[in-house]
Amino acid sequence: MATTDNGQEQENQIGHKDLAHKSLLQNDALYQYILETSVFPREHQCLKELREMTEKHPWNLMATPPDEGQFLSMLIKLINAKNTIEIGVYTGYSLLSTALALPHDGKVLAMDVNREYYELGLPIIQKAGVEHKIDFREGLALTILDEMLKDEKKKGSFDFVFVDADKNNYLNYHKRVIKLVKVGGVIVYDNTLWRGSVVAPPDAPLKGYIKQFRGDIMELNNYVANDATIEISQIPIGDGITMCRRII
Ligand SMILES: C[S@@+](CC[C@H](N)C(=O)[O-])C[C@H]1O[C@@H](n2cnc3c(N)ncnc32)[C@H](O)[C@@H]1O
Repeated sequence: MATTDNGQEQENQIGHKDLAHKSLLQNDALYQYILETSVFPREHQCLKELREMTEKHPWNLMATPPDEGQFLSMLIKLINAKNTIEIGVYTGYSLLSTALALPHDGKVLAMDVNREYYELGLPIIQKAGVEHKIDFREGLALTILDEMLKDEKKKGSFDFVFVDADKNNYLNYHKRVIKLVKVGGVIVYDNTLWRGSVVAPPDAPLKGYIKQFRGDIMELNNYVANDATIEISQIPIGDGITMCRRII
């Protein structure tokens, strides 16, 4: 959506069908064009099914948008990722995008505090034939990551990490996943432009949840901008993503 010193009003003006809220682009027709010329013609039938199922779910706002899913899939293939982590699964759109992009013997360790969400999408993941690549763990991601870090063999063993869970823990996630990803591996943080609110004036009339986590997102952005162990690229796809490549 457009960034917003009059947040609510601008959000209401953006009318891109069901997917308007998934993009920072200010021109709905352009977003539709990207979807129709690039994403939808190549979207796997099971991803389409999962997306359409999720669009009917009350929390569909949480799902990764299809153009971002396509980007993640391309990135995973470009870096030849095999061993990956996902933090924040929901019904599994980014998870299925990842699992489809991985080689047959690739693995994604997927964690979410709520297994019920994952189980909504699971029959479609099974239909896609990629369930064997997924190791789903129910629980608090920080606890699971801390447990993993006790095992020296896990450190530096992952090629790719996608972080898309509780925003107030993004920096805590970074401090852990940076040890799990190998040198040359990539961490992607979702929502790093946080509906454009990162540049909103302090008195902007932001929605409650936007206001609540804006500081956490900005804290992560500032931290990764100055973290000498990584190089970064921030990309205005979806709600903004930041790619971090570990260099040390
Ligand atoms: C934005 S959604 C993830 C969307 C998902 N990547 C997709 O493509 O649909 C965030 C998810 O994080 C989960 N979550 C929130 N806090 C968490 C925590 N502390 N540990 C693990 N998962 C958490 C929520 O249950 C929710 O399913």
